[in-house]
Amino acid sequence: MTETTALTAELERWIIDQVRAGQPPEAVLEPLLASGWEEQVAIDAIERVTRNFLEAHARETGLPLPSRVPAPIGLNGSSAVDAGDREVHVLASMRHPRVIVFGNVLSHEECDRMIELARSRLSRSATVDLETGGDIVHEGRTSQGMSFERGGNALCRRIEARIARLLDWPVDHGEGLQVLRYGPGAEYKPHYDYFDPDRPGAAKILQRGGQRVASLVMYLNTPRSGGATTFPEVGFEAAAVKGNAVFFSYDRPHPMTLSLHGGAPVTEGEKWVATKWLREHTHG
Ligand SMILES: O=C(O)CCC(=O)C(=O)O
Ligand SMILES: [Fe+2]
Repeated sequence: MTETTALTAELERWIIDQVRAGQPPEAVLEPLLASGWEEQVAIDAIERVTRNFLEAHARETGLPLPSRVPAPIGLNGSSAVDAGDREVHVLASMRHPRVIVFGNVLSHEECDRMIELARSRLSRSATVDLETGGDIVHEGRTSQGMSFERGGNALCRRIEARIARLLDWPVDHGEGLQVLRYGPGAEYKPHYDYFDPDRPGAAKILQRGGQRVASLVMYLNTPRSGGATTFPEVGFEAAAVKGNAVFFSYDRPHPMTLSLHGGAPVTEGEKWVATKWLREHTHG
């Protein structure tokens, strides 16, 4: 028994080969279980080998090291997730980039109320200026927006608690909700949500909560036409449907995450979203 369940150099190489070939975790785990490994011991061994390999690879290639990210569901699991006060549906899921489309995240009443609370406080959307760490108006972003303080009102608190449960990521690791309104023709050109660590203003932003590691874009209405959230590098788009949300994570601030995404132009009607960004650490 001890012989079959030892983590030999040969077994380590085999695990790494599987990971490099893009095998799903189950395909790596199964043969270990079949040869007598206890499940948790095998999972820990695979995780350790994979992490060591990725870290060594990152160091050699000068890539940023991967961070832990919210991982709300596995692949081919249940189509429903218990988010505490609500059952959220899993509608679609992609491994790389890691994208999950959720249904039933917000009730229609919550969507309407969110819009109502945000409407009078909108201004032309700004983006974080990585030169200075302040805010700037960006031409690729023709929406209007506003941000709530985290926990700033009862509705935000309720939604934030639900998101924390859904994503298994602490409330205090999240930024306040940001609401955007796109009128006809408005869009948000493809961009990354993480902060480019090489830009001069980044250090100041990263001091408070570390990197962004995931985003949850919740649709507060259904535009009559257009307004999908697109991932142009992989030709994927999530339709904007009231109450649904698209989640995506990026384990390092690097294009290799394929997390480039945008809000496609609204071709008819308007589009409202609320975005939650998740940080590595406490965003105090
Ligand atoms: O409006 C969308 O679909 C995307 C919004 C977005 O990318 C963001 O808020 O960072
Ligand atoms: Fe974004």
